[in-house]
Amino acid sequence: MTDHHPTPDFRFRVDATDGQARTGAITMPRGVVRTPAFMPVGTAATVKAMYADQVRELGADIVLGNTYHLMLRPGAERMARLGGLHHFMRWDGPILTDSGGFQVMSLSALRKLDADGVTFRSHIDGTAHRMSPERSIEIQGLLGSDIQMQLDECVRLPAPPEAIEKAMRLSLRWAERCRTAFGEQPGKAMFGIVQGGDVPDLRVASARALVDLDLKGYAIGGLAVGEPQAVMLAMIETVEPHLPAHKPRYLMGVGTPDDLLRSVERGVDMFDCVMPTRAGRHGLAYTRHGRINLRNARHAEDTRPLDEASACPAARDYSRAYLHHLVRSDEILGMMLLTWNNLAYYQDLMAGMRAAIREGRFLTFAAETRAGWERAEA
Ligand SMILES: O=c1[nH]cnc2cc3nc(NCc4cccs4)[nH]c3cc12
Repeated sequence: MTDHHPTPDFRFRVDATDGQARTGAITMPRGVVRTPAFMPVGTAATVKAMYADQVRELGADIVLGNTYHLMLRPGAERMARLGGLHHFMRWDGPILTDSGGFQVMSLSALRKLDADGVTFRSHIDGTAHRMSPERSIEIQGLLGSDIQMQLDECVRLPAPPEAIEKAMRLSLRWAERCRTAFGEQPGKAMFGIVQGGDVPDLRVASARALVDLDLKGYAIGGLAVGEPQAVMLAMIETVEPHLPAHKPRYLMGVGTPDDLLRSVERGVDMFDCVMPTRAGRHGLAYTRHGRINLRNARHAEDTRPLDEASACPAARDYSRAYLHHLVRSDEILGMMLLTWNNLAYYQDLMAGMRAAIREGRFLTFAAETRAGWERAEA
């Protein structure tokens, strides 16, 4: 097995493969990330409705921080004065931060994108801000991020090929500028982001140009933006052969449990998605029996837990009737328990995939997992 002790540098090892699927670990000074890995989203320095200790105990090795939110509140320089994001939120493991660009374009007001960056007004207080590749890397450094993402331009699909190409080429120029701004930070990494929409030739051109920059890892961006799952999977298959096998692949914003199975099968190592946490706050439980909407009246007198076989107290110790009551009553505990259950289920799914790949039975594991979902009511 790999040496899983934290190391002074950033190192990725593949321990086993099963078809295109891989399992291994990223070792960094702040800890080890077992792959394939799911990163809970910790938008405003908190994984919503969770204590940091709970997130660790349910099996997460790394969490994601959103640069856009944190630069606006509490502010990047202020976060640095307060000792950085890890200390601030009491998470001592690795943190990956996004560049902020995606959320600037989807959340901020009056945003204007040009060749040098993006100008926007805060959705919180309307103040004006400027995000360039250099400033994004500077902010991520001030936050204390272990894995920093390049600033890129993500085009929503469907889109004209010319727009997709323009955004892909801008993202490549920004990757070079981020690479220069990042410099040499031992133990930390900067990942490039493959763009190119749903156009295979543009996807390949983007991947090859990024690989020439010899980065520590590669994200696949521009997906999970409304395209059918088949298109997303086709783009992963298009890009995968052009990414180095000995470096991590991170599929941004993905996804449902089925997305995770099908993407790991195609060679993806890292994921982040708001699905488990957001769904938990809306009364939806992800379980090995499938997705269960606890608002539904059918649960009102169901004394069974969500999953008596789970190690997670939220899944094992509370009746569906109680969870239904909490959700219908809009009680905070309902959000807490369902978020806890959902993140635990996602981590159990990742752990199951890692073991299945090690034992050469990934496709059987995937089929059995999907079969289990059929038994749930909607
Ligand atoms: O190309 C990207 N670049 C940088 N960040 C991203 C984040 C992303 N998140 C999703 N999907 C999940 C979503 C969350 C909110 C709206 S879509 N797709 C994504 C694509 C990108």
